[in-house]
Amino acid sequence: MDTGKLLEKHAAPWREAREHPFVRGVRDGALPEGAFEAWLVEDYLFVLGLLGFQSRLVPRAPRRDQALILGGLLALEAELTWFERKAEERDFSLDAHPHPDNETYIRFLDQLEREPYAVSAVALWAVEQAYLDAWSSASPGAREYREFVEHWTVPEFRDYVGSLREAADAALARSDERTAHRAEAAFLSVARLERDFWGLAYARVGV
Ligand SMILES: Cc1ncc(CO)c(N)n1
Repeated sequence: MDTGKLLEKHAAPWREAREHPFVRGVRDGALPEGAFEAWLVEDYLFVLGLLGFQSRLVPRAPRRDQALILGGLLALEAELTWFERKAEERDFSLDAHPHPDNETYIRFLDQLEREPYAVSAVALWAVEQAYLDAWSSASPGAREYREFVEHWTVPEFRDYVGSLREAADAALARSDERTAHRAEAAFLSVARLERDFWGLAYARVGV
């Protein structure tokens, strides 16, 4: 089992994680009023949760993956600052509680702490790959969202996702069958959670 096989075997749910009406709306500009901002608030809160999960992954990672995971953490922290700036520019508040579906996603990440490292490594890669794939498919994006599409498709992010994939593959190569099976289940969960996350854009705007 490797990441290529996961993408191949589960091509349909993986596609659903990126082919969401919200992503199409970012591409063509047809999003209901307030939907993009509502989604940004949820994503800000998700990144906070991801920061927690990823920070606790550092001591569990093999030595050679620690710098990668720490580098990703620094990028997440910078990302939070970026969200805060965008919220100021666009005049909306980030002071909110996560939607229950967002909480479910963060709880899913938190419970991975009880799984072998390989399962967490595959999940972390899938979280970021799904995001990169979706924003890439929205490219170049409608004018009002273009800076976001560009921000989430930069070469540095692509490289980071590629390195996470290598780390996941290396961990899978060292895994027994049971762990590989659990990693596959985690991959599928991420695909579904990512798909559902786009829907949070509509949760607060009443459409
Ligand atoms: C929902 C979601 N998935 C992945 C990422 C990548 O950090 C993000 N910011 N939000």
